[in-house]
Amino acid sequence: MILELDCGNSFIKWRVLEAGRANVYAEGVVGSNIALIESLWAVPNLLLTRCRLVSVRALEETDKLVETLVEAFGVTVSCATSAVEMAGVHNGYEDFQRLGLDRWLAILGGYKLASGACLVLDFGTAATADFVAADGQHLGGFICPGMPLMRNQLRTHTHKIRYDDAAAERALERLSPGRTTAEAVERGCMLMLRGFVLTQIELARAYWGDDFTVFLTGGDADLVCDAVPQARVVPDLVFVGLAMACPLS
Ligand SMILES: Nc1ncnc2c1ncn2[C@@H]1O[C@H](COP(=O)(O)OP(=O)(O)OP(=O)(O)O)[C@@H](O)[C@H]1O
Ligand SMILES: CC(C)(CO)[C@@H](O)C(=O)NCCC(=O)O
Ligand SMILES: [K+]
Repeated sequence: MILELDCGNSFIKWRVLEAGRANVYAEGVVGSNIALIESLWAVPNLLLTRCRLVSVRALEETDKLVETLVEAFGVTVSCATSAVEMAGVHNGYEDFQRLGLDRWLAILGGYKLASGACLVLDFGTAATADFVAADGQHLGGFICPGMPLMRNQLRTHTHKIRYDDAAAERALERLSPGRTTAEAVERGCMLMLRGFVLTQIELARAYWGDDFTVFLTGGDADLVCDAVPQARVVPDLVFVGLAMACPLS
């Protein structure tokens, strides 16, 4: 079995694949290395042979996770690294190593699935947009705070913005002007995200007309998918790219 890990800034997304099979044997989202190991121990008949991983965390933190996995499961771990070019995609950053690896993998996955120009939108801790032209040239992208950061900044930097998770969830059932603090903040942040999305799509249109595919991924993709009916929601887009960047020999 193969363990795949996407280590974001807030959460680790993991899944286990059976060698040679397409279906997912087990999967989850955890908040720490310890929680990851515990979740994996709870998977029935787990027999890991290989592991591939992408991380946007600090090197020391990633190294520690790799060490923990080697100790707990005796697996070989292969980590995705930056590249100037891969699978027909050319990294558009001035310094290719500065482009977040999760973005790079999502771009590789998107370009493969689209077989043409694509706009990749990822909604996690940060919200990101990346543009890949039909010839595989990555034009660059945009980064802004995602839903968790926007809402936490408001909570942290004001005295009177306070509400619980249940109120936050209820608030997003509609998008009319908020009549409670929870509604006003949650809906306001949601509209910021949607505005971000619509602006990216306008830009993609200016470049490519109607000839491009929009991909939505990341834990908060559901928050914006209504705003872009033409988009393909691909929750595992980073994993698609991960398999391309770390093929198992
Ligand atoms: N099962 C889940 N566990 C935790 N968060 C989830 C889950 N499902 C959806 N989410 C949402 O996903 C968001 C986090 O997104 P995601 O996991 O893609 O990114 P991240 O790891 O926090 O950050 P990034 O990958 O951008 O560095 C949270 O705001 C949360 O609302
Ligand atoms: C933008 C995030 C945080 C999104 O997860 C990640 O891709 C990252 O840390 N990127 C490095 C900075 C950059 O991509 O320019
Ligand atoms: K991500």
